Amino acid sequence: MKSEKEKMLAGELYNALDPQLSEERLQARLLLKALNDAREDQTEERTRILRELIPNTKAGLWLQPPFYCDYGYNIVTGENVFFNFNCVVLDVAQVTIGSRTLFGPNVQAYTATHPMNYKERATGLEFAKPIVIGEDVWIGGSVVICPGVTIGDRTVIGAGSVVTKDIPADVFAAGNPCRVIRPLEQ
Ligand SMILES: CC(=O)SCCNC(=O)CCNC(=O)[C@H](O)C(C)(C)COP(=O)(O)OP(=O)(O)OC[C@H]1O[C@@H](n2cnc3c(N)ncnc32)[C@H](O)[C@@H]1OP(=O)(O)O
Repeated sequence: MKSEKEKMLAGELYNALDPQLSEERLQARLLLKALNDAREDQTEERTRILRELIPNTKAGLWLQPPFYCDYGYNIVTGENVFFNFNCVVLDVAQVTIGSRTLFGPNVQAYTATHPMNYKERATGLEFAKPIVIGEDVWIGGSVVICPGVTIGDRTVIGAGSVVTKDIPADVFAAGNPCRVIRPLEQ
């Protein structure tokens, strides 16, 4: 029989109150508290906590605290990814981020979702869909990225957008819902 964690990672309905998952979220929250409380000049301490919290990352991941996520290990980044202040990544499913991608302040990436039917929702079971963000992407401030979305390489997402569907590579897209505004010459 599958564990609740296996179901969660497979995108199936799962129970988030499962003891193993609850413990993993607790450990992540303790690391986040330490990260967010570290002083600006405690660079080595921040780097150490960040490596423990987000182990699946290449060199140069940096973020301006505060930062929030559910598990940390479901965030997979290339090199030199940057998050500005106050970003939230609900990494219930995997969130893949390509090298040199930049996040403005208050960006929120949600893999977590609930059944639309209220009776199913009332069971407490939920599920998640992965998010994929390409290389050299710039996500403007206060963008919300919805579950299951893919954003292509080198694309720019305008500030305040709500990205509900996939956005291709090499475009400027913006708005709620986020739509392609124009191609970008590279
Ligand atoms: C990593 C960091 O920390 S970043 C720091 C935070 N900074 C930001 O978040 C800034 C984000 N910047 C933006 O959102 C800017 O709008 C940009 C840079 C993406 C685009 O700027 P421009 O190239 O000047 O946009 P451009 O003039 O081509 O706009 C084209 C159309 O898109 C619209 N548009 C531009 N940005 C947005 C937006 N965020 N939301 C909705 N529509 C937008 C414009 O109003 C324009 O519409 P129109 O043709 O009807 O007049």
